[in-house]
Formats: sequence, C-alpha cells, structure tokens
Amino acid sequence: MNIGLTGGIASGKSTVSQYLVKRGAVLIDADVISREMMMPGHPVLAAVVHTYGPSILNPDGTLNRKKLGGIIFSNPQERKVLEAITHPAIREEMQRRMAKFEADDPQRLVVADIPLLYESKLEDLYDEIMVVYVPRQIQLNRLMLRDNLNQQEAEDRLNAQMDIEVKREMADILIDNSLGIDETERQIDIFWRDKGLL
Ligand SMILES: CC(C)(COP(=O)(O)OP(=O)(O)OC[C@H]1O[C@@H](n2cnc3c(N)ncnc32)[C@H](O)[C@@H]1O)[C@@H](O)C(=O)NCCC(=O)NCCS
Ligand SMILES: Nc1ncnc2c1ncn2[C@@H]1O[C@H](COP(=O)(O)OP(=O)(O)OP(=O)(O)O)[C@@H](O)[C@H]1O
Repeated sequence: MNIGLTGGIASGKSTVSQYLVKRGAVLIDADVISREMMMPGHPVLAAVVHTYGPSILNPDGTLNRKKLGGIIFSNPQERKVLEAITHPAIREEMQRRMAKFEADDPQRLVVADIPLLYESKLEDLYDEIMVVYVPRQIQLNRLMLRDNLNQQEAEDRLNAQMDIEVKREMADILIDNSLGIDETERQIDIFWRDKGLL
C-alpha cells in the first residue's frame, strides 16, 4: 500500500516520515527531489535561471535558496511561475519512483512526503492521505526556531499554503504532532497496527 504524507510547513512531516521509515516503510520525499532538481547542471535549475536571471545563483553556481525563497514567498504570482517550472518535473519523478518501489516490494508501505499535496490536488494518486497536524501558532513557533526566520518571513511561508485546519478536515489519517514526539510515535504505532503492516 502507499500513503501520501502531508501537513503544513514545519508541522512535522519529516519527523513522522523518519519514524515510518524506522518501522519499515520506504520514503519518497518531494523536497529532496526538488533539491536534486536545483543542483548545478540540472535542466530544471537551468529553466529557473532562464526565468529569474543569473543573479539568483551564488558565486559558486549553486542556487541562492534564501533569495529565491524571498521572491516567491512574498509574491503569489512569482510562486506560480516557479511552480509551473518545478512541479511537473517533481511529480513525474515521484510517480516513477513510487511505481518502482511498488513493483519491487508490494508488501512494503510506500510513503510519499509532499508538502503541497492538497494544493496540487494529488489526492487521487495515493491510497490514503496522512496529515501531520499542529495548530498554526505551534507551526509558526517551530518554523521560526528551526529556520531562524522572523515573524513576517514565517507568516509569508504559512500563508503560501492552504490553511492547516482545512487539511486537517480533509485527512484520511490524522496525526496530531502538537505534543511530544513519544505521543506522535504512539499514534503512528496505532496506524501501523490497524493497517496490519509488518
Ligand atoms: C523556493 C525554495 C528555493 C526555498 O528553499 P528553502 O531551502 O528556503 O526551503 P525548502 O526547499 O527546504 O522548503 C521548505 C518548505 O517550504 C514549503 N514550500 C516550498 N515551496 C513552496 C511553494 N511553492 N508553495 C508553498 N510552500 C512551499 C514546503 O512546505 C517545503 O517543505 C524551494 O522551496 C523551492 O525550490 N521551491 C520550489 C519547489 C517546490 O514547490 N517545492 C515544494 C515541495 S514539492
Ligand atoms: N512533537 C514535537 N515536539 C517538538 N518539536 C517538534 C516535534 N515534531 C517536530 N518538531 C520540530 O519542529 C520542526 C519542524 O519539524 P519537521 O522538520 O519534521 O517538519 P516538516 O513538516 O517536515 O517541515 P517542512 O515542511 O519544512 O519540510 C523541527 O525543528 C522539529 O525538530
């Protein structure tokens, strides 16, 4: 079986996916694939440079992520332009890897970690959708702390995504990550047992 794993920025998707992997799942991570496509030499990065100009690169030719983030998270139009370049390529690679994993080992749970799963309307690609939820205030605090962002930068990032309360309503499987990691792991253990996973 497979699940799509989503939630809001800094709600705890990576924390949950790491634990699922520890339990035996295999993971496909949209953020990791997105970073691979932004490596020097990749055609997706070339298309981004074509659109935003060479000033979007660091002197060593790598992507200046802080700069591009500053552009797209403060301007929805710019974000759409970037997504039109990156999303089709990310989606295709995710699907390719999932098909391969499912063919190689049909018994194993495949987890696709996709921050923008609902925003991109990808629900139908997965058997079930797991949402990692925390209330907005906790999300904001954890994001500022982890990425060293000020309040405005963190709010821009949250506002670029669907409201986490809406995602919570849409979930097939809800993991509440507002308390300690132990409590989160306990909920995942229940999911694992209910699905009869080995
Ligand atoms: C703009 C970039 C360079 C900023 O890099 P940065 O290192 O600051 O962030 P990182 O890549 O680690 O992403 C962190 C989180 O931001 C959120 N996020 C990223 N892109 C978007 C977007 N277009 N819209 C809304 N949220 C986004 C996601 O929750 C993601 O998990 C980078 O996010 C990027 O290349 N984005 C475009 C690709 C994309 O849409 N990725 C989202 C997952 S498919
Ligand atoms: N239950 C928890 N209690 C306290 N801190 C937590 C908990 N779960 C996660 N965190 C912390 O919150 C931050 C965000 O978690 P994580 O990186 O797993 O989120 P994410 O949803 O994968 O983020 P992104 O959308 O940016 O990829 C991290 O610094 C993590 O260590």
